[in-house]
Amino acid sequence: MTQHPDFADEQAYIDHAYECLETSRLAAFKIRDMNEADMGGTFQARFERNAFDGAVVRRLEDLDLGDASLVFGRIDRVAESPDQFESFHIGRLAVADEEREPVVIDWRAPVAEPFYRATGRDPMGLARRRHFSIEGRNLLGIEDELFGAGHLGVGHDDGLDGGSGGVVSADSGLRGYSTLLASLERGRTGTLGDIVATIQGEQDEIIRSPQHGVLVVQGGPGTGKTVVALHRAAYLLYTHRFPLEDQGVLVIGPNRVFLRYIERVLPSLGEAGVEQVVLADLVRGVQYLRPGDEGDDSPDTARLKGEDRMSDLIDNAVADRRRPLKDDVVLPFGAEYIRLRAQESARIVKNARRRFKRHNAGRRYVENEVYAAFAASSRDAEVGPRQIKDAFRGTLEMREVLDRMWPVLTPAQLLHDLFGSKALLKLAARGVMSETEALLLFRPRSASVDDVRWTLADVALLDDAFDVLGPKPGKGGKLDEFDEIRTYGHIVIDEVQDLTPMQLKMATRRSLSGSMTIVGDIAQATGALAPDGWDDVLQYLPDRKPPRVIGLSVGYRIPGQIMELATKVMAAATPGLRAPESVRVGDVGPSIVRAPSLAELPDTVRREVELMAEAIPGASLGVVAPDGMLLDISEALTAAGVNHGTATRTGLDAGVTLVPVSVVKGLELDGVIVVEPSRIVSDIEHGMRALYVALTRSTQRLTVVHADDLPAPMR
Ligand SMILES: Nc1ncnc2c1ncn2[C@@H]1O[C@H](COP(=O)(O)OP(=O)(O)OP(=O)(O)O)[C@@H](O)[C@H]1O
Repeated sequence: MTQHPDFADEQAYIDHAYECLETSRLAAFKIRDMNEADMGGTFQARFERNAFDGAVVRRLEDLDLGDASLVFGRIDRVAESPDQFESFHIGRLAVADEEREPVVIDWRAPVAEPFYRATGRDPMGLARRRHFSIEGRNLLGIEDELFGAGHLGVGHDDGLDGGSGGVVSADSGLRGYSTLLASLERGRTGTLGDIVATIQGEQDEIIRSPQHGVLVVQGGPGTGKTVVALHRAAYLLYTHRFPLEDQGVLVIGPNRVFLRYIERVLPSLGEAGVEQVVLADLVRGVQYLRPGDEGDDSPDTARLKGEDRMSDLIDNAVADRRRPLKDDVVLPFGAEYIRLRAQESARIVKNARRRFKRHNAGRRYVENEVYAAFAASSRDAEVGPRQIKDAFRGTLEMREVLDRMWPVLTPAQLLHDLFGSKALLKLAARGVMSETEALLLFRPRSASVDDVRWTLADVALLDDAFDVLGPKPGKGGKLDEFDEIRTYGHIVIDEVQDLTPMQLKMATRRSLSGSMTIVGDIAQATGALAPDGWDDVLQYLPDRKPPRVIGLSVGYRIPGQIMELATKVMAAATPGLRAPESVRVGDVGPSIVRAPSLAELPDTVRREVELMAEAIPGASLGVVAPDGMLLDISEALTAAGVNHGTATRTGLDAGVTLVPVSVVKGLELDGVIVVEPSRIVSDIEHGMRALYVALTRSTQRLTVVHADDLPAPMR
């Protein structure tokens, strides 16, 4: 192949960019090390430090490009006269030379937008777009697209395969096709990487979409929802650094395996300090059971705990803990008796209810009113609330009065008491659910609230309870171990289709101004309360601004033949939805292998693992199986000396990883072996959708191993 005529010039430019970056980094270190004393008060030194944006200095200090390339493209923009161009090199971050002239433009800057968006129909002022195929500093190839008269925005790649068999066609507007394909065909490392060099037009629209309101990104498996949402977070941080960096950005993922899988994306884009969590991380100070452990919720209980009406039940439960006295309370005080009438206690409780939105905040008021009422009953006109407080505060009698009328409660105490008492449950159920339903929530009381191990469905209930109760007023008004709920300027939720209404409300509570990016796929919804459409989800999210729903239609992960099989399963699981079209055809279609018997299934899996490892050496392989079958498969692999990890312990770091089907959503591997589809379908609610998820995890190869008959859509 002949080399591109600009090859040497571009390589020289790239080298120059790296030199400038190095100079800026050295300057950043110098600025960091400058302290007031060193500056010796010179105006120049102080000026230099102030002139540098702190965030930029930090980014430069932390920067570790690894193998990622600094520069990956270039655009030539038509200047005043049509034969004059301004060119800009696009890269991961902005680099300037010593004269402060830009050398590399940050991919997120407005100038860079046409790099991702220009099309033949709308060239956005471009004459040419150039993609570099590059490894670190070494340029390997150049791919040009020319715009303007006589060109349609396609360059070397107009010879794309026509769109057959669910694979996208040449006019679909893919940009930098060779660079894109090269990046898709690279082996996976076990963690998701960034896509700055090859973001596609439909993805860029999402990434640069305005910050306000809730943005829903719907798309089939492998359309880039996760990676796009993370790039959007990086884009928003760049564009609205002030105030977003202080307000914070929160990313919520479905489980820890997934968090580990995505943990590198934002740092590789130079964004540290974004909090990436699972929901349970947001409610601290209690212990959780692992799913499936003894004491975990039954499916019916878990489903009920996810429903919106649980908030009403919790409201009732709090209201039930505010009780006027049954009888007057009389206490000896000096030479007399003082009295709090039951009627008076009812008035105090009623007033406190009216005044305080959050329960615990009302306690001080109730206390003071109780002291005042006792004082008023004294015959001695000199006695005021102060004297009563001094005499009775902290005494058993007074505590009993106050704890009956208005106990201070933590979320854990409230729910521990509620779930441990059939009487309280039945009482709280009024107007909300039947008593029989409420009793699904009953569980034997633990000796102490500190011993309780909470289930994952409890997380959102504890959070809701906190919202009603508020922090516990401690001595001097300090907060308890339950800190106030922290809010964020932007929230990203991945696999949002699996969140229950109660969980969605948790996210809403943390949103400062209603700005969210939520990504998911209704066809992959396997939760107990799987939504039928986005309205079911949006009703629990902030609605200050109208929500926007944007779809992604191109599948980047899965080769066409595998997608074809998966699409049949999808059509059976969620009729009426469209599956994504794959960007590419794979080398080989999926292979389906029947084990001679159930007993021989693990060994058949072992053999298929070995065959796949031979076929794609060095690849990351996953065995996706019903949770209950993993142990047997692991033993078969061990017996044959096949090293392997388990996703829940090792992430996807090992060459061969066993992945329980319950945590496979969102993950990606080069080769996947799906075990016993019929059992995946029967084990899990919405099992057909779970199977669809399992079948859509691989970038290269798929083998299905079964002993039982295959589910109908796969036959
Ligand atoms: N424009 C792109 N250039 C290169 N790779 C891309 C691009 N878009 C997506 N990909 C790759 O496609 C794969 C799938 O992306 P991602 O995991 O974000 O998809 P998803 O829609 O979240 O899938 P799922 O629904 O299965 O969770 C990833 O490896 C991602 O890097």
